[in-house]
Amino acid sequence: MTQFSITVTSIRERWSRISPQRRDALFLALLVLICFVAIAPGLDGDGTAIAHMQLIGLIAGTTVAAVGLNLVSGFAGLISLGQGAMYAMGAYVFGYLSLKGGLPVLIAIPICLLVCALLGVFLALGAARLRGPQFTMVTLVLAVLVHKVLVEWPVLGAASGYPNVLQHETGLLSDATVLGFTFVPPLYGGQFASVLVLVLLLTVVALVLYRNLSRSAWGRSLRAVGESDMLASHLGVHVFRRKVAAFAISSALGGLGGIFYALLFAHLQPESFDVFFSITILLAVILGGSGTVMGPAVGAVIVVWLERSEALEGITRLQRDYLSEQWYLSTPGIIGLILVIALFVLPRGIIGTASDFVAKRTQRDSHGVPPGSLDASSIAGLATGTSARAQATAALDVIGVTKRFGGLLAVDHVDLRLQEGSIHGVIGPNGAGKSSLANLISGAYRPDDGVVRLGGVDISGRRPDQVIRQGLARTFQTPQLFSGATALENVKAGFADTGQLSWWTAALKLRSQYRREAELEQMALALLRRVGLLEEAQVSAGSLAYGKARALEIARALASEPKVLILDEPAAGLNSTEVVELGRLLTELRSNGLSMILVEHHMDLISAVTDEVTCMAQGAVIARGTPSEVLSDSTVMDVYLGEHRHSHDHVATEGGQL
Ligand SMILES: Nc1ncnc2c1ncn2[C@@H]1O[C@H](COP(=O)(O)OP(=O)(O)OP(=O)(O)O)[C@@H](O)[C@H]1O
Repeated sequence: MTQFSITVTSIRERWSRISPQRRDALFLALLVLICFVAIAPGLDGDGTAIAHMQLIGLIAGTTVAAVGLNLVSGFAGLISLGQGAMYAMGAYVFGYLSLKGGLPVLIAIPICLLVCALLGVFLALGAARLRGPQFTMVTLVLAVLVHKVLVEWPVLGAASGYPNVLQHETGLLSDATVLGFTFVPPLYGGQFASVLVLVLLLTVVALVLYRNLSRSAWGRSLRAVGESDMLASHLGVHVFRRKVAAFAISSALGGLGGIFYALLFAHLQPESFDVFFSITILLAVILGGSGTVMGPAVGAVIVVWLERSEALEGITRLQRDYLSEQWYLSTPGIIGLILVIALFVLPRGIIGTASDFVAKRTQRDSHGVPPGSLDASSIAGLATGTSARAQATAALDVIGVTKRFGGLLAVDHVDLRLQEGSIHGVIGPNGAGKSSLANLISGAYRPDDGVVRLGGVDISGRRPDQVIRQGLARTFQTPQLFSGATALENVKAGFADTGQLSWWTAALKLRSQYRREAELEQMALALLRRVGLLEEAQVSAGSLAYGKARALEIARALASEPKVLILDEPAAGLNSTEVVELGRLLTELRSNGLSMILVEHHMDLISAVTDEVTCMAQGAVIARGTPSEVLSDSTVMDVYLGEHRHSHDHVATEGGQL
């Protein structure tokens, strides 16, 4: 077993040493090879071969539809049952435009993709603000509606039987000649393979663009949306726009699958596009690995092959021969059973489980080295000379900010001035309004009253993605990380590219993108080193200890190069050594000019690192001044430490000693 794990590790290490350009070229070569292997048995052109090629085409169509669905359901976390409807749209629009209407294939295809993308935008405008079951229901209604229309709308041919789009045969040969090269000869004219060549060519292009997109900063932004809208917004992502774009691309890919179907089957009937087909596409995503880049493609190959091949008929025959003539599972039943078992055994899908396995092996082998030993010297030592660094200018000005939740005044006309290059502590008992104040500054809440100025610019009421672009980043009371991604990927998500990279730049992945990704990787590693997590760069964030998860969140916040950083209880859950490390990091960041608001219950940390402190109670400011002034203020003692005041000189607080 050890030998095996070392092999896994060394393969992975060798793979990571290959340059990204080479890796992408290898991926492309692998796709082309798979296509050749798939198409080879069909090259003789007889009847059996056509059935084989239709199977390959169907797999290709379901694959592109499934990876498209993965963008929305796997990455953005919106489970859609509407992908079959997009597939049907693609098939019918293409059928009517090209196969029936005679529009050249290479013109009809982009028009179809555009129509499907617009349908996706339309759906997103209505549904993208929904989450969970409500969203899924809307997409289910779409799938049912499209199927109903296909079945019952006479124009589509239901009155006269199914619309067979090849009834009016058109001369595809002349229409599809591009630069003297014929892409699509007549469907049943003996060169059926070249239809498949077009289909596979488009599949390869779609998969390469999709892979580029999902592995880019754009893809990271979509994963952030899947984690939580709030987190994505605080990483600079315009959440709604990003969802709409994801829908458009996903729907176009669904439509492309339908185009393949129309090209290869040349006969459309509504039954092929019922809601169960949508479920099949979703199953392909889940079985292959929802949220993994290539899992859905693997899932699509397996699901379609199982459904269409005769492999399962033997099992049905065996049941009938040896068990019962009446009670046996036919192909759909066996597929259902296999899928249910697979979902229980491999909840992260085939590729998700495999990559978790590889990651675990690699971590076990490459992190035998203990993390750099931490110097747990007294936290009090950090206080030396801190306040001298504070400058006179304000990095952040909060003036009379107020927030009500119904009858509750959570933040009551709060003023706070954060001097440049200083740390301003915000303390107060539970429910005092500290996190609400942080949310008002970062844009998570809109103030009912008051003004927030960042470097002199009024940012009150702006969305978090706008605020972060002005130079304000934050961490959360409970660390918000992408638990399935590595520490390195988490930090990369913090760079401004996450919110700003356009999808087409990401999909095309020109040379500049390779350079930029390499730069981001180096900068992310430098940030990990800074917070003491370099050794954990390839460890998944979900398996990090609490203290390290908090440090990782700080590294990610620093990636946006903020002028002001808000830390919401960064010491909560840390052991004393980790608190010392945190204090050291904060003072180091301050000496580099970063201004910070430190919302904290840990009084030792507050008195050691802050330059000024504001104490809140019941939404209002009750004291402000230097740490020693505020921590010895009698009002503060009363409201914050209450009953302990008279019984102790040194009162134990939640996080430390005062
Ligand atoms: N979104 C919300 N909707 C309704 N009430 C809220 C909301 N956010 C905060 N509150 C309420 O506002 C008050 C202040 O909460 P807040 O979380 O800001 O306090 P806090 O000082 O950060 O407390 P803690 O130290 O426990 O985190 C609480 O009474 C809380 O229940």
